[in-house]
Amino acid sequence: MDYDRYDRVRAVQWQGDHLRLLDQRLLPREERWIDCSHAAEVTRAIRDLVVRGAPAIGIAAAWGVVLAAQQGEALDPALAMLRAARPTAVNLMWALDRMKSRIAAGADAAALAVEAQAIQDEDLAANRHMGELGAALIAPGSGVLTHCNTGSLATAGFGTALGVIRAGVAGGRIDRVYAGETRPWQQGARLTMYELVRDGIPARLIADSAAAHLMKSGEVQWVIVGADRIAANGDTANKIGTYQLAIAARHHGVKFMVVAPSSTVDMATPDGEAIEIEMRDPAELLATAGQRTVVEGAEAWNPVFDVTPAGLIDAIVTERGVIEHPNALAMQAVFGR
Ligand SMILES: CSC[C@H]1O[C@H](OP(=O)(O)O)[C@H](O)[C@@H]1O
Repeated sequence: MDYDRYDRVRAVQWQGDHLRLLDQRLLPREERWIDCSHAAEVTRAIRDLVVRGAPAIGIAAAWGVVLAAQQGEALDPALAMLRAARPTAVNLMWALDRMKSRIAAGADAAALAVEAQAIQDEDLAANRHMGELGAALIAPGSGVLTHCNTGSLATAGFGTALGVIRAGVAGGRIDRVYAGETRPWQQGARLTMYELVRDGIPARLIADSAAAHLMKSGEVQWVIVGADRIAANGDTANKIGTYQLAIAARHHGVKFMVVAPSSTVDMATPDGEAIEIEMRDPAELLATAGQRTVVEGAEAWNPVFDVTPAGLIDAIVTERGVIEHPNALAMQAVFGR
């Protein structure tokens, strides 16, 4: 497939002595870049969602460790600080563990940069492979609904769920693309639509609350989402709202696909109950674009991920292959332990 035609955004760019991040808080209004020269700046960028998306925050954190080494900072506190930036996406911990084992083996800043680049390159390759694997599951002429942003902005490039959609459109399997706006941060409205429009892929935005009605209409045959952590039994944590999409999909006979690299699989977490769900500032719900929209004095509850039980998932696609009807045994066969 013509990757240059479909995938041109690179939100995480290593510049040799600093990390350049596309500020996703400002998209699509403005394309502003932020330069980070210290691990603390990368930590802040991850925590404040300058860079977001499970694989992308792992990659950024790996570069944060390189910066700490270049600056002669103590590496253990830098690793701990980066690790604490966000709790749910296991790619962050996975990338830092990879960097930690290189440090333990005596790697200097240059060797750590090689490892960070490998993490980034492997993610892009995994996404392209998953795109082909996932698209092959989709019958020609299908419609799909996706949630949040799982594209180039959320990864090293091409995307996970959005990668499958790119490959499915390019291969003539997907005729209709719908994206949920993904309240409250609006990753779907602001970021997924930005990527799809740049690619020239026709897509329609829906309000999150229109999803079940869309499924009932027969316009979509698959819901395709990414993941932040997949437990050993296949339970999957992803952006808040994913669980209700899976329930509605099962009710309407719409298939449900999770697409994520193996760095998102956490075989040390037995099931979804054990996944920590990030709680964010209620202000994200009470205001839009910095403008208070809810009456003063009102309170809000703002969990930003939920867990979809494995039983509601038809296929988990990783670069290691497709697991249909995931369960603990099937996961173990692919990922061991
Ligand atoms: C392929 S990215 C996975 C994941 O990251 C998103 O969360 P956030 O925007 O809060 O970092 C979302 O859950 C995506 O599905």
